[in-house]
Amino acid sequence: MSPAHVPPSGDRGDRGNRGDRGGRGGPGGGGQGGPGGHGGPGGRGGRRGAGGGRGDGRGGRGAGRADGATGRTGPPRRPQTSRPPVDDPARRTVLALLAAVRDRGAYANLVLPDLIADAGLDQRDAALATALAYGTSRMAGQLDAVLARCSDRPPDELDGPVLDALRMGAFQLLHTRVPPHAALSTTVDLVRAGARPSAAGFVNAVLRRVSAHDLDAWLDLLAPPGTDPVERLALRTAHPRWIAAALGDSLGGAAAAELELALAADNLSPAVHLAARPGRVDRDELARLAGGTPGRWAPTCVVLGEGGDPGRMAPVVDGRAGVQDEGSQLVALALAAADLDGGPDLRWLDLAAGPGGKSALLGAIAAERGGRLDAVEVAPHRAELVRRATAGLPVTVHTADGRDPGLPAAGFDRVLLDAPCTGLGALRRRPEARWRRSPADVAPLVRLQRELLSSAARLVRPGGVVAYVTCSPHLSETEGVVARRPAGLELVDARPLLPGVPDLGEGPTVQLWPHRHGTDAMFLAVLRRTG
Ligand SMILES: C[S@@+](CC[C@H](N)C(=O)[O-])C[C@H]1O[C@@H](n2cnc3c(N)ncnc32)[C@H](O)[C@@H]1O
Repeated sequence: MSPAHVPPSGDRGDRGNRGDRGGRGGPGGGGQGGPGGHGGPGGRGGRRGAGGGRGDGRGGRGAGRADGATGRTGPPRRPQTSRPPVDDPARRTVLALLAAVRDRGAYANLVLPDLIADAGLDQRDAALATALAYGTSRMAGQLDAVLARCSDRPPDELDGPVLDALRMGAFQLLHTRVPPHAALSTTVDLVRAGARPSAAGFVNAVLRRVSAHDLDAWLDLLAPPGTDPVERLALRTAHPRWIAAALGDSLGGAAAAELELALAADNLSPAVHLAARPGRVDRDELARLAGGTPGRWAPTCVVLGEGGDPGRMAPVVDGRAGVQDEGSQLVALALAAADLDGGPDLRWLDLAAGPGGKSALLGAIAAERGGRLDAVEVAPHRAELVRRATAGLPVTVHTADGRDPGLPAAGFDRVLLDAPCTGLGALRRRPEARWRRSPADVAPLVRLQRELLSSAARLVRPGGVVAYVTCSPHLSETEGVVARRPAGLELVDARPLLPGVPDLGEGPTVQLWPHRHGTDAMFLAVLRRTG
């Protein structure tokens, strides 16, 4: 059993909502089919009693000593097989997860459930592993800033497994109530028993330095009063500065306190939301079946309580409902509710559909109205997820580039463009994502968004509507794209299309926020073709 079990940050594990914007393709709408989940947390046998070691600082060389313990090279002093396994399956699982994220570009929320299952963790250890894995991944940049002050080697020059162990140890020291001696000794023992045993002394020495201050003291040291306020907030909430600045810009110069709330919301795991598909299950019936409660805003939304695996719930398995953030439901419902300027209302289009959460919701509504939906997705495996998510609905899936999908010009009454984007509005779902993205990602995505919007403008008929949606509040991807929209698209006030939802700003576009609405930070612009 782990020596201390104190989940730090309200993580409740990954019970869903990965489906809408990434997930493995379960019944809730699938996802990106990220890297496979078998990194191997190490052997299951060979347990040797509780605690797993002394962690008493033995062998601790100076933190700055540039010997084999710290460097990228240098063979282990003893063969790895001579080390007894450490009985700490939760933390071994965390290290396996961090290695998979670092080495293979894995998504933590997709890989961790398999690692937990492979390790055979009981509920308590699974909760500990989830809290440490997600917390360490989210806080990585902040932890690195502290570690850099405790070692003469910059974090990015350390061996990957050594850095993983240091981050996991530092996270426990600074963000949890795990007793410092346990945080330190468990980490050092795992290093000693792992692929870099010679690094154990170095890790011990660095973590001892980390433990010299609590988090607030470190933050004051790293960003003393007088430091640029965005920089301070970014460090305090563990975000790259450019992301903190982008969210601040989108909040329109709101008070720093609101930016702090927005950033802090990225560090909390979201509640799981289900979408009741109209015509298939009533929202109250779904709430009863799932043991949830009605959502706050969307008439289709059910919020799940703690416990349970939504992917195994009968209404999700049989397609009556899907796992889908309430914000995603709201923007899809807004498109369905927008007024057309005359003409028919039977041919709907989703121009960037994978993994299919919104296609399924729109397909169900179109079916109720006697219409149908075409869904376009460029990535074949994601197109397959759309087919699965929309099975039984009047939806035709096309594996094609939305910029030129080979569909009739002016052939659609309603078009959804839920554009590929940086995903800065869904950082709470992807613990490591904020550290993977870079400002250089924005311009190519904006180019693609504009090209897709031009295509949407060609495909919608005069009098028809386009919903331009992103799961990013970055102004270049939202207002910037809308401001340079193709001629012939007029902006419609989107706010009345989200009845009852407060704090939607000045319009005509809508920006949702986790800290205001409890949804992902979805952006919506509704555009009508005029001629
Ligand atoms: C934000 S996701 C859509 C999420 C989806 N609406 C849902 O609710 O499940 C954007 C999708 O666009 C796809 N995509 C990227 N470039 C595309 C293109 N040129 N044409 C069509 N789809 C594209 C991506 O593969 C991704 O699946």
